[in-house]
Amino acid sequence: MTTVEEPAGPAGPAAEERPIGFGRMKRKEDPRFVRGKGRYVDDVKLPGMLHGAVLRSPFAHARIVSIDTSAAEAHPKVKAVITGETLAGLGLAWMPTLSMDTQAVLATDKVRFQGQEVAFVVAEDHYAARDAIELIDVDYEPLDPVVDARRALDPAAPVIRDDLEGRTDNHIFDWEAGDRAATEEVFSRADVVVEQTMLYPRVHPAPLETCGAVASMDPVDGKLTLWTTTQAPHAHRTLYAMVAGLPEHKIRVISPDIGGGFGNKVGIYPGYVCAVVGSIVTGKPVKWVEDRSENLMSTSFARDYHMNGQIAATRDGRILGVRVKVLADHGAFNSTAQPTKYPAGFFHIFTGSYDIEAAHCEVTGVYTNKAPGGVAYACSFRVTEAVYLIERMVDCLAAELGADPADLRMRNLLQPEQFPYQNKTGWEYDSGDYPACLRKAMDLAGYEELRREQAEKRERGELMGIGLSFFTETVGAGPRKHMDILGLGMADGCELRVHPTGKAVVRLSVQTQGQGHETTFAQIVAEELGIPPEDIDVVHGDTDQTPFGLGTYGSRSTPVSGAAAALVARKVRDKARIIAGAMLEVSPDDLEWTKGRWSVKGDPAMTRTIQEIALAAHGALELPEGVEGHLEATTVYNPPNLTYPFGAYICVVDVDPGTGAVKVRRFIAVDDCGTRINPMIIEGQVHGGLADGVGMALMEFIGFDEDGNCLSGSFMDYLLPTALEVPAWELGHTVTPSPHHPIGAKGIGESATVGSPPAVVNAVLDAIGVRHADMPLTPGRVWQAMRHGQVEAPQ
Ligand code: PCD
Ligand SMILES: [Cu+]
Repeated sequence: MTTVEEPAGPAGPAAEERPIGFGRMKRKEDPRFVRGKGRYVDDVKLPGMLHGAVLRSPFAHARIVSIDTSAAEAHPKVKAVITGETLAGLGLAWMPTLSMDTQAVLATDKVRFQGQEVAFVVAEDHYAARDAIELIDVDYEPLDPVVDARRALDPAAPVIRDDLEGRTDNHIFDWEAGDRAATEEVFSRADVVVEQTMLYPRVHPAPLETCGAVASMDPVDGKLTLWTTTQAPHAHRTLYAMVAGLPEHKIRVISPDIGGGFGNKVGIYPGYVCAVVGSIVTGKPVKWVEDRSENLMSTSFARDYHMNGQIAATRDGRILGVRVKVLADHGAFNSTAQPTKYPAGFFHIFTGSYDIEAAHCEVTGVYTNKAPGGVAYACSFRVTEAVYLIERMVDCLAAELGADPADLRMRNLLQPEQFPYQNKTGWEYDSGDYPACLRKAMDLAGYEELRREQAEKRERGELMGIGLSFFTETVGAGPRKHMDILGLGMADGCELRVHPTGKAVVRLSVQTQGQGHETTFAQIVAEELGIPPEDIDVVHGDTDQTPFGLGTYGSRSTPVSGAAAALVARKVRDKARIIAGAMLEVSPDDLEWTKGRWSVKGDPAMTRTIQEIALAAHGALELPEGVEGHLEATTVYNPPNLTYPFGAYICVVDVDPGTGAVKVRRFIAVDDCGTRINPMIIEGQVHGGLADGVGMALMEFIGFDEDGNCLSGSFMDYLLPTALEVPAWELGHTVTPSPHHPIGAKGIGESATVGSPPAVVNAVLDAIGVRHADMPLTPGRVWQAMRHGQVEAPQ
């Protein structure tokens, strides 16, 4: 890795600092991880615990004629067999989805995708449970499946959701944003209009740890404890309370260490509900952990957006307008994750980073016989699709105009003085200096030199490509005046307590899955209070121990919960000021704060450290009227706006003309996430996201055959990139603090996954001189594209 422009201390740029506050610091959680001492859901072992396994549908679409569970029930180690019928008796056969649709927990009438949950067996051990599901005899009557979203609305297409009353087709929603008339007007006066159809294929978050749960219903006090792989423990608890009718205070959701989430662990899966029911039925704790194939085939996919884009411009390369039509494949149940008001998430951020006169989009969602989902996989609710669309369209326009893609972008980027910028579909971008960011990426890449090299190589028949992308994200959902998930406002609570000896504990409503919150949130409090991060314990992932909040996804932890942590620390600091005033026998107004201490203005010797103040707050000191003892505070943060991280990426590839194999030779990423809490963690986040992006652009794809069989149910078929497929990343950054965030930080967790796929695709297409080919650009597809021009992705 090359890091550009880190302050180069005597020990070199990557050296660890020992910051009391922001800075490069090793992760506090890593000692336990590198020693193999992490504690994941599958590590939870309780006395008398039973094991569950799910029987899944072999068909994509079939009517269930009958289910015979007698042989499974007769298995000596089986304790319970649960079917849709059992659940229907409890009113639990169906559950609400994050998009206010319903989803079968266990199928009763029909199966609607291959891998759908049909029955749940609880047995003494995992092997017996897996053996026993083989003993269940289900009689299916196969139906025609709808596999291709483009055919879902054919009048002749079978109706997938005949469980929904009055439903006669596979249509879910139509949604639009922007100004249709204004967009038509700019298109009518444009010199050039370029149109391109493209698919953002179905991909999967594929975290290393699959999903699972251990449910323990205490038959004595009626309390349910659920250890589960969730990115949003509090929201899950509220939903369990609403769906199962259990009292919320009698539910404890614990999310222990999480082995990657990436959006896969936002929703509630049937397996979790089955584990709960299994525990209620047997009176014993029940563990259910899915295997890799179950994770890939049945849990939330991402993307599957069929997009048609049009971009209008003047002959000299001024972009005037963009319009898009999207057909969104939502699978068998609409369980996409996004704020209630936005059925297409934040897709309408597709005007990207450019100063555009008008824009309009229409999105139609349809059901197909595929796994449900549409989750925000490293994507703040369809931002990834939006960035891909606009960054591909800009390259198509450059090709049409014969313009250099960097020049064309530079020419149309928003200018620093335009912020805060109201875009044409209703978003207010908070801050940015886009041209400086792009310039920096071009300098790091040596852009002009690369173009010269490319021209020389072309002469010799060698295929080298240079691809750019410039992205703006919208993260930190969200302002509760226009955002909620299933009616829950998107605010986050935070509690901070400083113990008498000056050590502190901060309790968060968000949940780390590997992002390093135990470190960065301690750093935020350290920055505000001057208590060293190692003296601050970060508690999260347990609803009994943390304040309510909506959890971690859409890179919202730093923008929302990070703000709460800073503000709660400021509350404690304010209280410490009053106590310091009493200690020093001066008015609090006469005190000034320097990190870690309150001192008398003009008399620095008269001072009290935060640790001394903490002790006094718990001691015999006479406190001023109205001041309670102890040193602690709570807060709830409602973000006034989202934050808008951005970045400029440049990818250099070499394509083998004989085989179509793509080698990513260089990748330059300049990110701006505002104030940087921990540069080392930020670099780690960017590295991971870039690898993710290369994977999606070149390898990853959930495919189906025409019968709806999932062809990507293992890591032999669903290809994740490894160190062999990725280059040594070259990173740089600019810093434009968010004006409305207490510490000026914006999210970073998803930036690289959002921004990198178009850079890679643009590079490959630049190398082979083809206007468009759909991801993933596997050697076969590239080879085909070289011979036949454009290539569309299969289903
Ligand atoms: N300025 C700044 C920002 C940030 N930071 C840092 O970094 C991290 C991140 O952050 P953010 O951006 O805020 O984010 P969050 O919320 O925390 O997280 C989330 C994300 O994160 C990412 N990353 C990661 N990593 C890991 N390791 N693992 C995981 O799983 C993951 N996932 C992914 C995803 S996908 Mo979604 O869910 O789909 O919506 S969303 C997401 C953290 O630690 C923090 O604090 C800093 O330092 N600074
Ligand atoms: Cu997305």
